[in-house]
Amino acid sequence: MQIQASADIQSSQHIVAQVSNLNKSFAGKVALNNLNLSIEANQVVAVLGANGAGKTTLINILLGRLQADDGEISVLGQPAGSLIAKRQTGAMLQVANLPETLKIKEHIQLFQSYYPKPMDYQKVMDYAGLQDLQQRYSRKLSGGEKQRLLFALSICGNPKLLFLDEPSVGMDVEARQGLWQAIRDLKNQGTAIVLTTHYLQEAESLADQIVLLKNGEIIKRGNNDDFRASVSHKLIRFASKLASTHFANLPAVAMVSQSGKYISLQSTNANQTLQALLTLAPGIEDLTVQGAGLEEAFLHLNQNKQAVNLQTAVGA
Ligand SMILES: Nc1ncnc2c1ncn2[C@@H]1O[C@H](COP(=O)(O)OP(=O)(O)OP(=O)(O)O)[C@@H](O)[C@H]1O
Repeated sequence: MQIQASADIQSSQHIVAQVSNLNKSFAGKVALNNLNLSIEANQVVAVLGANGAGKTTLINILLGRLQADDGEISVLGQPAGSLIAKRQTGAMLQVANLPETLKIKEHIQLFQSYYPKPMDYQKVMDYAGLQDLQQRYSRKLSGGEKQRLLFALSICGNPKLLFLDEPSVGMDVEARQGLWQAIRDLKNQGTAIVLTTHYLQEAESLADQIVLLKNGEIIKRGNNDDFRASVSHKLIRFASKLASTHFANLPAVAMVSQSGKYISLQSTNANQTLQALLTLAPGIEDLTVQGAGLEEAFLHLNQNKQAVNLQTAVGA
């Protein structure tokens, strides 16, 4: 994601929304600190971060639901929250109350009526996987079905800019795959999508650009490969009858964790670790070695407490 100066933004066809030098505090506690971000058409931007990092605050400011303390904000060339911006924006938020007396079909048709150029009804149904539930009252929906309805409502207006705040929470595997396909299709048709998720495989699978927030600041931005490259560790996994503590002192092992009979070692030098491992425990099974993924990069960059705890526990 490129930070661009104002003159560039005016001339760019691709910038859909942008914030510059954005600050927001709540009662003196900083939620966003001098944030700069451009959101482009045909892209999924994943905004990641631990609880309280500032993701929802950023989305709420871009939607005009919250006032920034200072900074410049442009959404579709308009102030955030303006009618013109709202008509071209869709949002699926974590907190949403729906009238329970309406059927799914009625919800969709009502939302379509709010927009000048709504998305075709059948297309909304297909994207959200709601064909079989059109006559169902929203009060009778399961958690995952309600998520699908909220997704449907977020795309009713044919948005140029779509915010998805943890969209797949509660969805089963099939519904999640359907959601991911819909997100890819919308992106390919030009929609700019801002996605927040704690499910890193979702970001890994969908995002063109990833922005990692910590304490309201962007501590890293780039694509999947950029994030993976920030961790030089390799992951060594195997099954063993020995407890994880036996492996903590192998050379180049930075972290050890255990799940049932499976042990995972993060190694800064896989060759060294493997040689010592095979000498120490020749009876290990199901050995795999792989590069670090987005999850390891996230933990590494965030100095995640869980990772520190694991390391401490094993080293103790
Ligand atoms: N209305 C509010 N009043 C006071 N503090 C707030 C308010 N909204 C957010 N905060 C604080 O601002 C910081 C950022 O919160 P935010 O909800 O943006 O984080 P988040 O990254 O979305 O977290 P999560 O992953 O838990 O949803 C947190 O410290 C939070 O406690």
